[in-house]
Amino acid sequence: MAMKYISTRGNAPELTFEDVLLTGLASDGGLYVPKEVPQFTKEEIASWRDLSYAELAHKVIYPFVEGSVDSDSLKKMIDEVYSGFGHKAVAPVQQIDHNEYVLELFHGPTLAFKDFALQMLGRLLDYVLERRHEKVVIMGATSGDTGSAAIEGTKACKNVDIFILHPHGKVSEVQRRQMTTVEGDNIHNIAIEGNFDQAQDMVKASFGDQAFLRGERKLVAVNSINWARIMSQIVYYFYSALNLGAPERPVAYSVPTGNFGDIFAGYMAKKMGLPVEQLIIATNSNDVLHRFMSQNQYEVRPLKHTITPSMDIAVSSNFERLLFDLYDRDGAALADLMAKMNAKEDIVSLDESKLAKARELFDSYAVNEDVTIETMQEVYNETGYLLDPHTAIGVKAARACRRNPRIPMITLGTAHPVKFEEAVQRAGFDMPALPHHLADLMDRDERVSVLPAELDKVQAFIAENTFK
Ligand SMILES: Cc1ncc(COP(=O)(O)O)c(C=O)c1O
Ligand SMILES: N[C@@H](CCOP(=O)(O)O)C(=O)O
Repeated sequence: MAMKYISTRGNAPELTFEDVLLTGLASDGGLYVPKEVPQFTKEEIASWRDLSYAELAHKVIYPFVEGSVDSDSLKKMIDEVYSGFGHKAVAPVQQIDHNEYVLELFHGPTLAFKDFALQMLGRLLDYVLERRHEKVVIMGATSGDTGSAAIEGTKACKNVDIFILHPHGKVSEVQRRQMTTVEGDNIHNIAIEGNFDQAQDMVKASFGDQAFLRGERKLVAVNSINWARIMSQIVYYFYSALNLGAPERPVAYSVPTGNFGDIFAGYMAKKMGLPVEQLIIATNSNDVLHRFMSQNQYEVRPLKHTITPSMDIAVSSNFERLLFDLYDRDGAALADLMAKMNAKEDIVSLDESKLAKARELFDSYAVNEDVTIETMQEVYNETGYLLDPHTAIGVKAARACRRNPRIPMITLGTAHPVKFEEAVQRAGFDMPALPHHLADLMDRDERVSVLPAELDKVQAFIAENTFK
């Protein structure tokens, strides 16, 4: 049966996967979610224990794309994507203590978890756009990792021009170079004189009004507002849980969180039947979600620039998808709530019963820079294993919030430390070597345009380069 998608704000057309892939934000400003969540029984999940990552990915992803992508084509894409990862297990689990693990999600081409979904997204776009004889414009905002993974995932797509906005001077040098050194006339890097939230706001505003593309091109999202991102990220929860004894044994996850996409994928895995007992929202000092979960006060504060730049996000887009469920999928009620939250003027609180529902599964914890560094040092001294600073935030939060030490606690290892020189050096370690395919990254030529954080200027740049 073809999967249908609905908007969290209840006032946009229902779409198929193919249209959701190409739509980004819903026309009512909401985010698309599956109308019905695919469910797997315990027996079904147990029967997947010996599957390879690619085989498992097919089981988990197919229900979401059914009706838009045929099973054999999906298999081909999945095989191609995950055979290109630098570890045969694709997402290996590394033990760091008794019942405590790091799920390594950095063996893809750009060394962060984004590759899992963005490599797939590039193939899915090619498949759909070839069939429709359409060209699109991709517009994405990055705090460092989405940008390079999106460029790497779509650079070979024939029908795509890609524009990535990153905050000027606020991503690491490796992250910047991973974006700005990729060759291709269809690749455009924009360094905006502002922060990630301004970039994300410009992307969202552009989905709302695409007149700058003169009705000739559709705008496509590579950020996790695009359901295709979340869908592929669900797989590694199943993979790691099965590796550690699920479905007979429950599991818990700690997730370094910014835009709430990765942890939302874990929440989806639970809804689909995986026995996830606890999900920890681990944040840096940009801790709006931690303050909200612990005090029931949603208040957006000015963004802080930290040694975990990828998590320097004040407004977490995907939190809306969780709120939609907490509001029993009442789109109109959610639209009212989002209007208040997005006004960023007052502190917004939820009805305590709704927050209590979230707290049954979620805990939260915020980690400052000093503690991030200490955790990198602590884990290295205990095990000889060097964490990237984002993952260190996850490990610290896991250790602080764990509910049941008998349940395996898995922290998502969201990036490789080689991307974050400042943190690695502050922690007193030598930089690891860049992998072979990036060995000359620091010598490659860069291409980037610096623009003010002004929507009309950014849109004019995109139009000029799309229609030149
Ligand atoms: C290394 C790293 N860790 C954690 C996150 C946060 O993930 P999410 O935005 O899905 O919450 C990001 C960016 O998204 C990231 O790049
Ligand atoms: N941390 C991200 C920010 C964008 O998040 P996304 O998952 O919604 O793309 C980044 O590194 O760019």
